[in-house]
Amino acid sequence: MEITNLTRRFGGRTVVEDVSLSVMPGQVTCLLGPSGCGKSTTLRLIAGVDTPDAGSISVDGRTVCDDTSRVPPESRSIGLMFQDFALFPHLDVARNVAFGLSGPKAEIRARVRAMLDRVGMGRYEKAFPHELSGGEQQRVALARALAPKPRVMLMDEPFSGLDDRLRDGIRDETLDLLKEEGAAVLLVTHEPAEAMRMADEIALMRDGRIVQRGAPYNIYNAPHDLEAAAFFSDVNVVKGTVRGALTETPFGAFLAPGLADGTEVDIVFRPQHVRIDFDRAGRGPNPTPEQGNAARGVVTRARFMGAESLVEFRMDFDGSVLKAQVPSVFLPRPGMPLWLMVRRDRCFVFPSGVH
Ligand SMILES: Nc1ncnc2c1ncn2[C@@H]1O[C@H](COP(=O)(O)OP(=O)(O)OP(=O)(O)O)[C@@H](O)[C@H]1O
Repeated sequence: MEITNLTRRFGGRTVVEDVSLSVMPGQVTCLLGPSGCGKSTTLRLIAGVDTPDAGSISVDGRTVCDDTSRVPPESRSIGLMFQDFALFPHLDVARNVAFGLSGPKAEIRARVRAMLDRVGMGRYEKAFPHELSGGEQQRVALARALAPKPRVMLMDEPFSGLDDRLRDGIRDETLDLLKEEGAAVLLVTHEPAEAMRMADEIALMRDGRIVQRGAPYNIYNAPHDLEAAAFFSDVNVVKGTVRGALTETPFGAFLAPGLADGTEVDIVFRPQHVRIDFDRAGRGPNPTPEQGNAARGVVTRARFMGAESLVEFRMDFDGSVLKAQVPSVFLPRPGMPLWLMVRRDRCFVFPSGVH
């Protein structure tokens, strides 16, 4: 599926702006972003239940929507699985799955049976939706969406109604089935963990625009800006000023290539990339090339989180608060002075206040 420069305005407000995306067969792309950024509107435009002000959409090389033509939703070869796109309550499971299918009766019956077996719901053909659990209903909804062999599958927060333990299993099963069927999948979510688990590619959306696209690993490890970094985890920010393409901080100097002298920058790093070390009569560990200088802070809070501890420090150098996520064998007491070092290859330098 190919989307080019899709734009949608409501009143004077642009809700989707110049969105371009392509999704290949067997690939899952996650449209990820905070509530209200325009994800669902984008999906509705692709599905054909809303019309863009500009832009085009094509499926399998066939234009289904542009300035001059518009194929109706049911002829776009697009499957839908929306959070509020419930099963038909008055139809049993088999009829729900058969709903979008046409052709000889025997073929429809065989396809329904194959899809239900595939999602582990073969025994529930005659059951009605209200007799099923949330997870079971979700499986039937997936079978129904995939039964007509859509070339594209659109999913809007499809797992949000399920409890945590059930969700992980159903996500994995769904992913396996989607890959097997070879549909191009566009999945909307506001949860970074879900996007990282499901996506081959993440398109990060903000204020109607796609701000960054890439594999989950790349988006997480090379975010476009502070906001993109902070969307995936807590982050620490240390302020600095550029002098000669470098910025000096209590953690050592950081490269700031391409930034003019005097530019204010944020040095950004995640709590899991902070190392802590003991205070030895007011002295810390020696600097290393990998971790730079150590800076001293005093523990203000420490929480045991199972495998890790989350420790907050008030830093001696400016009184700011930094967070470290460390193995839970460390659970320091508040008031304890400790030294912090930062994995330099996991730090990002961004001009302050620029998006
Ligand atoms: N038909 C409409 N008329 C006017 N404004 C609309 C319409 N549909 C959506 N909007 C507005 O467009 C913005 C984006 O909505 P959208 O549902 O696409 O966001 P979203 O990223 O999917 O959010 P969420 O994750 O909360 O569903 C919102 O501010 C919403 O109020």
